[in-house]
Amino acid sequence: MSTDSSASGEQPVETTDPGSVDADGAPFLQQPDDGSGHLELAAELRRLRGLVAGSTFEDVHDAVATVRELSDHLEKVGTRVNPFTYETWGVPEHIGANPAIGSRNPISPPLEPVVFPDGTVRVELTLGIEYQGPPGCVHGGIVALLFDEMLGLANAAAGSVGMTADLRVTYKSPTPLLQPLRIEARQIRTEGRKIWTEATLHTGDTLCARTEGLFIEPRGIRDEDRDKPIEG
Ligand SMILES: CCCCCCCCCC(=O)SCCNC(=O)CCNC(=O)[C@H](O)C(C)(C)COP(=O)(O)OP(=O)(O)OC[C@H]1O[C@@H](n2cnc3c(N)ncnc32)[C@H](O)[C@@H]1OP(=O)(O)O
Repeated sequence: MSTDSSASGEQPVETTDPGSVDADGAPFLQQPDDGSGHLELAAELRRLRGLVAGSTFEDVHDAVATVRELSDHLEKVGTRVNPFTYETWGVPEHIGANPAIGSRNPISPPLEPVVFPDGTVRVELTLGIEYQGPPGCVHGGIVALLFDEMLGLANAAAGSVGMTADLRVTYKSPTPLLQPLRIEARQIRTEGRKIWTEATLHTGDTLCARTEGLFIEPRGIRDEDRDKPIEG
C-alpha cells in the first residue's frame, strides 16, 4: 500500500499499489509486464493523477509544459490500439485499457484479483482522493464501476461471459477513502443465457455496499470464448 503523503504530510494521496496487497487465493487474470516500461509509466501517471486531483498549487505552468512534452513524445513513439480489432477478448491490449482493472490505464486503481476454490473473486484496495464523491468518501459511481467489473470477473471465474443487463447497487454505509477496502464477488446461478452474480464491498467488518447483477451471454458466442471475459 502507498505510504506517500500529501503536502500537509498527514494524508496519503495515492491509491493502493495493489502489488503489495496480501491476499490468499490464486491470482486471477494476471496482466503480463512486457518489459517495455508501459506498466511503470501507468503507475507513475496514477501517482501524478492523485497529486493533481488532491493538491493545490501556486503556479504549475512549468508542469504543464513538461506534461505536454511527454504527451507529444508518447504520441510519436506509441502505436495506437484500435478498440474494434482485438484478436479476441482478454488479450493484454484489451484488459490493459480497462478503467477498473487495466494495468496500462492510469484511470484504473488497478484491481489485482484473486480467486478462491468456490469461485469467489476478491480484491483488496485503497482509493485516494481522485476517487472522491462526498468529502472523505468514494464516489458512488466508482463503487458501481468496481462492482460491475468484479461481477464480470466472477463470471469469468465461473467460465461464463455476459453483458451487464441490470446492475443494482445498495449503498449501506459511506465507502471511506484512504482505508483498506475488500470486494468479493461470486456467480450465483445461470439459466440459459442469463447469469446472476452478486458482490459486497466492506471496510473492515462494515458493509459499505452490495450489488446484484443480471448478465446476458451474447448470442452465438463461440465455445472457445466461453471462459474469456467480455467487456462493453
Ligand atoms: C477482465 C474483465 C472481465 C469482464 C468484466 C466486464 C465488466 C463490464 C461489463 C460491461 O460493462 S457490459 C457493458 C454494459 N452493458 C451493455 O452495454 C449491454 C447493452 N444491452 C445489450 O447489449 C442487450 O440488451 C443484451 C445483450 C443485454 C440483451 O440483449 P439480447 O437481445 O441478447 O437479449 P434478449 O432480448 O434475447 O433477452 C434474453 C433474456 O434476457 C432478458 N433480459 C434482457 N435484458 C434484460 C434486462 N435489462 N433486465 C431483465 N431481463 C433482461 C430477456 O427478458 C430474456 O429473458 P427470457 O430468455 O427469459 O425471455
